[in-house]
Amino acid sequence: MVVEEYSEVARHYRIKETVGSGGFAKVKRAVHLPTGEIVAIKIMDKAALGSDLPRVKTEIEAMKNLHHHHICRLYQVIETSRKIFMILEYCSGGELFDYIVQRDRLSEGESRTFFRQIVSAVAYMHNLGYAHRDLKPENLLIDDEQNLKLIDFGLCAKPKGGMSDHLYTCCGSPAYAAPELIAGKSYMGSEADLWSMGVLLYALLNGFLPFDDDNIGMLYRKIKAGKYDTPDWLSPDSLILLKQLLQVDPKRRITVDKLLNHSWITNDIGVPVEWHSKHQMSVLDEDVVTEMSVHRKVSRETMKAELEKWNYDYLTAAYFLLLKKKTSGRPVRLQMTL
Ligand SMILES: [NH3+]CCCOc1cc(-c2cn[nH]c2)ccc1C(=O)Nc1ccccc1
Repeated sequence: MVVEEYSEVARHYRIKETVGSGGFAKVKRAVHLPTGEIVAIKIMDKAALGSDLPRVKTEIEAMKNLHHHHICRLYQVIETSRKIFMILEYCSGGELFDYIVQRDRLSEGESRTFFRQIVSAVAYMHNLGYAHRDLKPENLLIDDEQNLKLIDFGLCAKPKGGMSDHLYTCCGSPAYAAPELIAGKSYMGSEADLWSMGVLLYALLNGFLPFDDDNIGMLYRKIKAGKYDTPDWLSPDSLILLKQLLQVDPKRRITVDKLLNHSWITNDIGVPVEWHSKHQMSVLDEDVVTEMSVHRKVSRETMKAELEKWNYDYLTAAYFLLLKKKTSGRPVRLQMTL
């Protein structure tokens, strides 16, 4: 029964058009009825997921721990007998991939603005012990303030023994995959991410990939050789940074901490990349707690205790979306339907 499947979702959201799909998921735009805020809902059919189900669990657990202004925020998870719904932050500007294609390539200045945001998100992840492992322009969305938001944490890894632990599963998209990863050797997720960031920076500055071939064997050979074209519009500083990122030997590759105040990164801007999250998670916002406790006719203490469970249920969603309204300067008000 479709109604049963969607009842929990339909109670709080009005689902609109599809905004994207990838592999085993369809993503739709939706309205969160109690606040009127726009969200994205990633819908997955458990049966169709098959062996990909662990990837979804990985993504959900990772996103519950990753709170950063350049990482797409998870608001709520709804699981029914047949489906999993992830309620996510909406990014009206679409994929960075399409943004580059529409412009052929970006100027060094615009590439720097975007790349600094990617460095901020990756530095945050690496400092929390996570590696993304599938960094590419298709997984970077643009919000209505031209901010990048990283998505798709289905392949991210948090090695048990911390970031020094080696990973073995070969994954991610071939054109962005590091040489050590496609060589089948054990590799460090963080080092593989830095290689992918090199491919990403190259794509921003040139509008095409450093290593490309229709034949996967040829592609792998090009990646392992680590040789790429250097069009004449690339500045000497850009060439230096690309060389430090696209180092075939992972031990010689630059680390994200060294990137934070790299001369190319700070050029024209003057300040290093700030990677700490702007999202405050430990202290609940008093105005939002007030609105929710009044609306639910419970005491503030009761509402605070409920919210501090971070169940990623409709209360967590209402809290995050009211907070988003407040930071965007809109009234912190709930409609009657909560
Ligand atoms: N390449 C992105 C296609 C659209 O996918 C998304 C869009 C949004 C989005 C759109 N607006 N705001 C957020 C949020 C999440 C995803 C996503 O995780 N897609 C996906 C990743 C891996 C496998 C299958 C699907």
